[in-house]
Amino acid sequence: MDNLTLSYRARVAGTVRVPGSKSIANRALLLAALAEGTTQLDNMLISDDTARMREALTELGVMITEVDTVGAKCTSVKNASEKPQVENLTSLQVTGLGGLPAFSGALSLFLGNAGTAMRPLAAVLSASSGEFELTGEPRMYERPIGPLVDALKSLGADIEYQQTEGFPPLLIRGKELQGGLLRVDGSMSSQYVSALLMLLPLLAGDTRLQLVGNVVSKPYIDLTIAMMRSFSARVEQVNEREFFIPGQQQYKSPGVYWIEGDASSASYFLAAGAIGQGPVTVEGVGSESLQGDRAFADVLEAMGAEVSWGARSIRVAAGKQDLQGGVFDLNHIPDAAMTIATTALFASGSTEIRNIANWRLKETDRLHAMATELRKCGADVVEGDDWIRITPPPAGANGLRHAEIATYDDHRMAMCFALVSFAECGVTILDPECCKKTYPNFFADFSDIVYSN
Ligand SMILES: O=C(O)C1=C[C@@H](OP(=O)(O)O)[C@@H](O)[C@H](O)C1
Ligand SMILES: C=C(OP(=O)(O)O)C(=O)O
Repeated sequence: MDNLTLSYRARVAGTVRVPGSKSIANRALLLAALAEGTTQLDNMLISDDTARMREALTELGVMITEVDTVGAKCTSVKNASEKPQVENLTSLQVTGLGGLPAFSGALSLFLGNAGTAMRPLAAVLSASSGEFELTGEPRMYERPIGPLVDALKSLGADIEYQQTEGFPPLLIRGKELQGGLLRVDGSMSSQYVSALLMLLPLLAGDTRLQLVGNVVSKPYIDLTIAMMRSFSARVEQVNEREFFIPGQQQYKSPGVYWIEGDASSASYFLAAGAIGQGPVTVEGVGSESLQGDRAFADVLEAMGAEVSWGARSIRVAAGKQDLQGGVFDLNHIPDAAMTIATTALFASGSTEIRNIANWRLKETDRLHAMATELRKCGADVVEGDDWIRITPPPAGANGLRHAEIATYDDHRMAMCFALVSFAECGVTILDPECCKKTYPNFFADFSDIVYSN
């Protein structure tokens, strides 16, 4: 489908269960592959990013099969009485390697534009046996990986840039790495830190990992640590900038691992509840979520929406007054922050989103793309180096105009502009299928909830 026109919807109310988290799914696949024992991953996300990780692991000799989960139990959820009732659950069974991959010969792995596959696999394969070429889509070759490669090289890794210094594609000649004192610059992406953390327990020696620079997207590091612990690894956080990771560990399968609903995917529906009266309830993510993007709901609340929390659900409705703009530092929720940019079209006054420099390093230059497309809708937008300020037209959402939104092969550009359909002008999304990176069924789910008054 080349484009999709979403016509005006005045109101929305209903319930949606969001698919599994991309960040959790790709970590769980990798940890299960490295672990001793077989892991059943319940509520698996089926999307481009998880397909890339799954294919790569399969090529590396990991056995991954779909399992029949009729009657599957959500055993990894803490409170069994709140066990989610899930239909169409996809579960995978991963037979762990019980350590790092040992591959004889050379392998080329295509990782698309999945940062959560490229960065962790670059780390893990540097310490595995075999020769690995890591390739991807053209945009992946513009997304920096230098700080991670520098850190790995400081441990003795043999990694070559095949095209441009500091960027994929990479040629990795795997070799045994010892650990030691390791520094990594986390100012462009937290994924470098997460990638190293997941590798380090498997090295022969202990490692002291120090973070340098203004580390971005910190909740994703907490997520990594929580998940490593679920797979029985020991990680000590010495202070905000230092971790101690003992070597010679082994990940162990937790048996069944439940993949939470995706909190970034939840943001589109929660914002819809705030703009289109609501209430909208999102199931699959709640106060017990491991994902930092659950804090998106706090931003909606600060803008005036009514938010109520369950352990694994969030409900949002419009507040008594209109949504208000404001100034928000959203470094901790870079993905869901994009949804605030389009929510801003429905708020009074200006909304300024700060500390989002790394928007420029993701699926596209998101600061530039966002500013360009919001202007097409009639907003007044100022784009700074690491911030964006959005002011709706003087007549508010009534002053917005219909636009054909270019999506830049960026799933989140497509999904967050769906909210413009709460303005009378409606909206046309070009190449809506790019949402398959993390949420192939997004527009069908969005229409369902929009109709379910
Ligand atoms: O670790 C993760 O799962 C992610 C970390 C974030 O990236 P950065 O750390 O590069 O901001 C986020 O934007 C990405 O979608 C997923
Ligand atoms: C930045 C994102 O993806 P990636 O994991 O490829 O970095 C994203 O999903 O918004």
